[in-house]
Amino acid sequence: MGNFDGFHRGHQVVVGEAGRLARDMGVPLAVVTTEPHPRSFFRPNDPPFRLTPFRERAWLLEQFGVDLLVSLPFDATLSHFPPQQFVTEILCEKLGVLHLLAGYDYRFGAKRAGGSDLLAWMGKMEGFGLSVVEPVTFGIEGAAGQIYSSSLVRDTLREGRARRAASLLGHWWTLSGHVQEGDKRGRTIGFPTANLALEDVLHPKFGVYAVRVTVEGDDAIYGGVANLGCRPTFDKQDVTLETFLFDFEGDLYGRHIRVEFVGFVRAEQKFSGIEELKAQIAQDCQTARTLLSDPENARDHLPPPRLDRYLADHPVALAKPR
Ligand SMILES: Cc1cc2nc3c(=O)[nH]c(=O)nc-3n(C[C@H](O)[C@H](O)[C@H](O)COP(=O)(O)O)c2cc1C
Ligand SMILES: Nc1ncnc2c1ncn2[C@@H]1O[C@H](COP(=O)(O)OP(=O)(O)O)[C@@H](O)[C@H]1O
Repeated sequence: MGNFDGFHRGHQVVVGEAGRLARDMGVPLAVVTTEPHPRSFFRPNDPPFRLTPFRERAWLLEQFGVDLLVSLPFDATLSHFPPQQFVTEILCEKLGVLHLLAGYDYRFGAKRAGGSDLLAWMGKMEGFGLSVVEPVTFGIEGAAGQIYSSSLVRDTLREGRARRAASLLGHWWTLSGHVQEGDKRGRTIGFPTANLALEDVLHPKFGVYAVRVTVEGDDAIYGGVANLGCRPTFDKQDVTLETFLFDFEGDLYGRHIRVEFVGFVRAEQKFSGIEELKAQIAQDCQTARTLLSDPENARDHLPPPRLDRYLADHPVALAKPR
């Protein structure tokens, strides 16, 4: 159970352990989550914070061996569910749960009143088992560990640090969606761009990124360069992701694409004219190609962050006792 936003290494440990248990017990592995995220329900006017669009999250969970994704509509009714009723009616009666896994900080039910103590107690009454997964940290023996969390990934992306976000997640941070029509200007400047709207998704630092792109129904992974922002040169306001795919020709309108953020190239700028923008995009392509040619960046699975680098940026973490 949980929201698994971003599906970082902590979540992966929970799902991995749940998978082993499910196999031992010979039962399916299900993930119970809610849509929208409760925070969007309670604070609809907050800026978007979601790390993973629904379809991307479903895809990631499938990669990690999840058999069933149970997505409960989070509405006024569910928000008022007392935790005991949630367990009895939804987990036991509707889903027939045999064993539950929850992260150490998992809270649920009205006013977030339920936690692992309640789950353990209800498990004894209703006859299901419970495993609580301790925080997963990266660190070195004898020093303070840093806990993997979605908030840490968000902060990292707001700083534009795509590679660092990927090392926290274990995979590249990815935006996906169906390609939309834009102003048809890209092709006239020699860089057609497949456009995705950023609906209800965290806005990372605006700027240009080196990306890897996959297109539904096509096995290739294309390198590319993408501008994420509101295109101040053209006095636009809406935030979009516009991706130029290297070594690709074809029609992408309406196709579902996944764009993986590999590295930050530069911040978004307002240019004085098209020629200046064109010259800069040509340079961006060079930078992105160089970044993408690094074998470290050709991986699908990323190694965990190096704590020494983390501590260099966050010296206060050094002082914390274990
Ligand atoms: C690599 C790249 C970098 C870009 N950088 C900027 C930028 O810094 N500022 C800006 O206003 N537009 C920038 N653009 C342009 C827009 O993102 C967009 O591609 C252009 O307005 C064409 O829009 P269209 O797809 O709607 O035709 C960049 C485009 C690319 C491909
Ligand atoms: N290498 C490529 N990278 C991105 N899009 C391409 C490429 N080659 C062809 N296209 C097509 O061109 C479209 C983008 O062209 P563009 O002139 O920017 O139009 P729009 O403003 O509608 O996005 C894409 O949606 C896709 O269908």
